[in-house]
Amino acid sequence: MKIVIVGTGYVGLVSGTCFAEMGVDVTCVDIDRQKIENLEKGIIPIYEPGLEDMVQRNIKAERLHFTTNLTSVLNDIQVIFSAVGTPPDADGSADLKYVLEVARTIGQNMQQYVLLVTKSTVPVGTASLVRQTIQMELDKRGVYIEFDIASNPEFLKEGDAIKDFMSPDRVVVGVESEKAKELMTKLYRPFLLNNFRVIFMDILSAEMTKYAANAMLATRISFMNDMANLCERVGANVNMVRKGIGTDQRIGGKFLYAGCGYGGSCFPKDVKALIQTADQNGYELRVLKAVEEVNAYQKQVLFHKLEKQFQSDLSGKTISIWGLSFKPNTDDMREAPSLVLIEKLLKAGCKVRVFDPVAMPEAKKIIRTKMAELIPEDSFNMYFANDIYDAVLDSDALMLVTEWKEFRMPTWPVVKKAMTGLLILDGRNIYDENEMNELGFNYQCIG
Ligand SMILES: NC(=O)c1ccc[n+]([C@@H]2O[C@H](COP(=O)([O-])OP(=O)(O)OC[C@H]3O[C@@H](n4cnc5c(N)ncnc54)[C@H](O)[C@@H]3O)[C@@H](O)[C@H]2O)c1
Ligand SMILES: O=c1ccn([C@@H]2O[C@H](COP(=O)(O)OP(=O)(O)O[C@H]3O[C@H](CO)[C@@H](O)[C@H](O)[C@H]3O)[C@@H](O)[C@H]2O)c(=O)[nH]1
Repeated sequence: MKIVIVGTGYVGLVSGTCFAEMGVDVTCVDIDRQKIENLEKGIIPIYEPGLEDMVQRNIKAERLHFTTNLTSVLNDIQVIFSAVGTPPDADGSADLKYVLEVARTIGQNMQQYVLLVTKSTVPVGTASLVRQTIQMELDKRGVYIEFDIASNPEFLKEGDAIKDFMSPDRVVVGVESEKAKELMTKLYRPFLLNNFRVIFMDILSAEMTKYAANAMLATRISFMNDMANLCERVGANVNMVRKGIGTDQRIGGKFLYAGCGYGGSCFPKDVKALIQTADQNGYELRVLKAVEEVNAYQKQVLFHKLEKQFQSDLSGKTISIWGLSFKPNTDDMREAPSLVLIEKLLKAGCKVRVFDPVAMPEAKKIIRTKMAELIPEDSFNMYFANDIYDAVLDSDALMLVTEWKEFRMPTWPVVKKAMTGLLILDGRNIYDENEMNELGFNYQCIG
């Protein structure tokens, strides 16, 4: 079977490569010429464990191809996946210009039946816009060509993308014709050996399912962060509370980790977009508004702890940060809690020393652009360190913001010797409080 995937970002590249791994002949299309030229050589634009090897293997097997020209491959296939970006508009709603551009190109150039499957996260009702856009282009051409649309939202997580795509808990597919259902069944059949279900439903419900899933997960995190902040005030331990409630099967143990807030390209954007969808439909999503509010507060919690420790006198203090990406195993810096902290520290007059095992180049680019006015050229207030020990040199406090594996068991005596102060703020609750106290640190975590 041959398919086309339009948009070769996290979702498009992972989906395309995984389908190719299962024997499907896949052509990935992107408008970014540089990206496609690199991919043709097997160089991938993102950090995602295991992906580069798999891309190279499937290029070699001639099952994975790349092009910038959608029209050139349009009439050789029946199924097109659209996995282009849906970034937030100024008001938080999803910008559909890339999604509709793909539909337009298809309508303008298709010569035979196609099934257009939207994999991007799109607001409920988008499929009708996609259908109308294709139909309008066909009408302009004065031709009748049958086509179908479907919704197949993606639930993969960055850093675990291949495993999540190959063995998901479920695949959700919204269809409105038997033919579309048959094509999607055929395409996902090889994956079913990995023991999951394809859940077919109507398109509106499929679109809504994606937002509801992310909203529920974000809600769990904000709920636990709220609980953690209360635990601190009453003397309880949120890790114990997490274990205590997570063993109730109705609650479940996943996504209950308190920390310094959720980031990434999905939760913040999708929670905002769902709130907008509700507003546009005359309904207020009060729970989700609170989820956002709690998360904005939580991204600053480590800073508040620092202020409290130094009686708000932070000017001239050297503060180290371990971990910059929004979560481990990715170089993605979008909405990363580290960015909020760095900006607050620089504004308070601190010297900031940071280290991340993978995200340093991406972080440097963003920090130097977004915070340029806070980092004058002749100042030394922002230092991108070479390793974890270099990062803590002469520092008054260390903040652990992203729980990369290499931060889990540092040689603490070396850290202690390098630091001037003893304050360790653990934003992901990965260290043992007793051990840290025995080592002589002033250790504080979340909740
Ligand atoms: N990143 C994730 O973990 C994740 C997971 C699930 C769902 N999603 C959703 O999937 C969608 C894609 O996300 P992403 O992170 O892969 O985005 P991305 O920004 O990494 O990639 C999108 C790609 O689409 C390309 N593109 C834009 N317009 C195009 C066009 N007309 N023709 C061809 N290519 C075009 C861009 O050049 C870019 O390479 C979004 O809706 C996102 O919300 C993302
Ligand atoms: O218990 C937890 C779990 C996660 N996080 C934070 O939540 C954010 C998002 O983490 P994660 O969900 O693992 O990463 P994403 O790659 O953003 O994946 C989410 O967003 C994707 C895009 O929509 C969806 O496909 C995935 O199912 C959904 O988990 C990160 O900042 C994490 O640190 C917590 O604070 N506590």
